[in-house]
Amino acid sequence: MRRSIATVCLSGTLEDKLSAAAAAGFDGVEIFENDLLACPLSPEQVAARCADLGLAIELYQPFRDFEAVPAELHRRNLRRAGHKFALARRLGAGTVLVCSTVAPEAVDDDDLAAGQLRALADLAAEHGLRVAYEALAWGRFVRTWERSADLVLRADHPALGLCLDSFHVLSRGGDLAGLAGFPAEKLFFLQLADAPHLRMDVLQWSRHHRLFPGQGAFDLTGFTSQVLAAGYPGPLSLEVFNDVFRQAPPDRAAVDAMRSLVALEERLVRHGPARGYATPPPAAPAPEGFAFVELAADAESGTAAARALAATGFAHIGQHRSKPVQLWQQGEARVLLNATGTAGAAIGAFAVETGDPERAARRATALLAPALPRTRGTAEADLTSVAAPDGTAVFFCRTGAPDGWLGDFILSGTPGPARTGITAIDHLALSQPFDAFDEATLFYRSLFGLEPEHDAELAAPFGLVRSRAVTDPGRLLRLLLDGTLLRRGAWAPAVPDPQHVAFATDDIFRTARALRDRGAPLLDVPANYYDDLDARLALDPALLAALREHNVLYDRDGDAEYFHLCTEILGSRIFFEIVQRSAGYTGYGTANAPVRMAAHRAAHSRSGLR
Ligand SMILES: O=C(O)c1ccc(O)c(O)c1
Ligand SMILES: [Mg+2]
Repeated sequence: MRRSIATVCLSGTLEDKLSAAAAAGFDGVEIFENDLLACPLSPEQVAARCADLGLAIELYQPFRDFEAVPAELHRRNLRRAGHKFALARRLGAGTVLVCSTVAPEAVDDDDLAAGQLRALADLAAEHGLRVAYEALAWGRFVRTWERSADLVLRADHPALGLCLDSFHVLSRGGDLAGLAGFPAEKLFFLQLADAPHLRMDVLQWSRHHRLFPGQGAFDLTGFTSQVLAAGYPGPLSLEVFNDVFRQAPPDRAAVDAMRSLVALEERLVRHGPARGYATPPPAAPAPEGFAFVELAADAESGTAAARALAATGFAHIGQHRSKPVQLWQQGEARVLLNATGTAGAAIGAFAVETGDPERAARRATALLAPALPRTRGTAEADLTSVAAPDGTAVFFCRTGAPDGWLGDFILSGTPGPARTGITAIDHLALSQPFDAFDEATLFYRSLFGLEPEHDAELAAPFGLVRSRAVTDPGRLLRLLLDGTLLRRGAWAPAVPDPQHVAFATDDIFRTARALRDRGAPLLDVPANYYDDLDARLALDPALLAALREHNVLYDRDGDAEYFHLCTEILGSRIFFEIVQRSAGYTGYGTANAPVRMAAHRAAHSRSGLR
């Protein structure tokens, strides 16, 4: 399949957009009228630039407000169309997109609309062009693909066909069940966009919140496979209007866009008979958990983190052969403490355990994950690492392998028995920069075959926060992504967007007691929180007293329970969480996050650190 992107998806001038699309590997573009109008190049020069870059101009768009108007206006519309058709020819675009009208002069008359569309198609044919007619979800009379298809059939002109746009169909809860009988030769164009479920005006939703496939809630796989099954032969073209992407660096957004198409095509191949797709990426090996998490810390935060690891019952069992990196372990939880971090402490890297790390790395490359230079990684074993959108390095590992990453460490001890009952890393919470949230969802989802769940929005002390987990079906790799709903203001919290590493225990109170005995810097939770728990959940008084005593946060989902407690912030940006899941609890206690954030703020103020 040819892969195309509308210039409206990307930031910059038309030249910037074309270069970015070509660099990301697109075969073609839809040129948006505004981008051309603002461009100093002539249409012929744009065509030449595209040819140099290996980009076909698949579509010129949009032509608006054409059909179903009084005769005098129709004549003026045809004149306007003639100008645009001449322009499309100079560009070498074979197809011009026409949106269903929103004009106040238009009337609800299908015969009139079809007749005028036929006249438009005649004019297009004179220019050697085709017209693709698209139902806008907010069109004056034509809002569904079925009605646009009906007009195309009524007009009955070989130069007039349909443009299907997943957003307009799926935002209205529509489906393509009726597409099967539609003549394939009239399927002119396919535009793809995903979106989150939102309850808002559909035009605003479309103009601000579209996403690349795999980043939102729509079933793009089902939608696209129906269009292909109906015989559509053209390109898969992304058309995403999104406030964040439109101000992101265009090269990066174009890579994000291409990743979405590669991942979509992979799902299409698995969904049905393959037709003309590029070879899909190697399948994702099932994640088996975290091989390690690496904290990058400066001297002060590193000391705080090392002290906290010791107090949490971790044993310092190894030292990297050539780098200032310590290996700490308890149970199957392995933490690397890397003293080369520049400021504060943060999750610098994590490693995903799989049975086939080489395949995982090849998959990441096929999905355009940027490879990191070897020297940035800690390991000397030949580990590939790639950069996640937030800058975190992601490694692919097999801990048990004889030539694996553990061989890079001089071991001075064994982890011994789990001193405080910690068994493994339960999850990592990676706070996302505002601009990286949707990109990160797709990145982690596509690389490891994860699915998003537990989307939440929280009223947190320093602003609204969104939170989303991505996890594999076996729930062995859990990542919690959180970020602000608006770009952060200048009133900054003492602790900006902390990340955390969550360790699993089978006995939260045993672990809590052991941590207290060892002097771990545990976070105090306000009494108000427990009073509210009592009011809401009528917990057994002994349980409530134990939660209160040990500053354990609590969540319940049916019979499933979640117990979690936190350390204070270690240095500047990171804290540890200890969690116990019972009866198959799958969440993250997200509702408790605002209480925890305020408690971190209070602890920070008390400790006199900024
Ligand atoms: O928002 C719009 O106006 C608009 C224009 C062209 C399209 O293809 C589309 O889906 C929306
Ligand atoms: Mg569209």
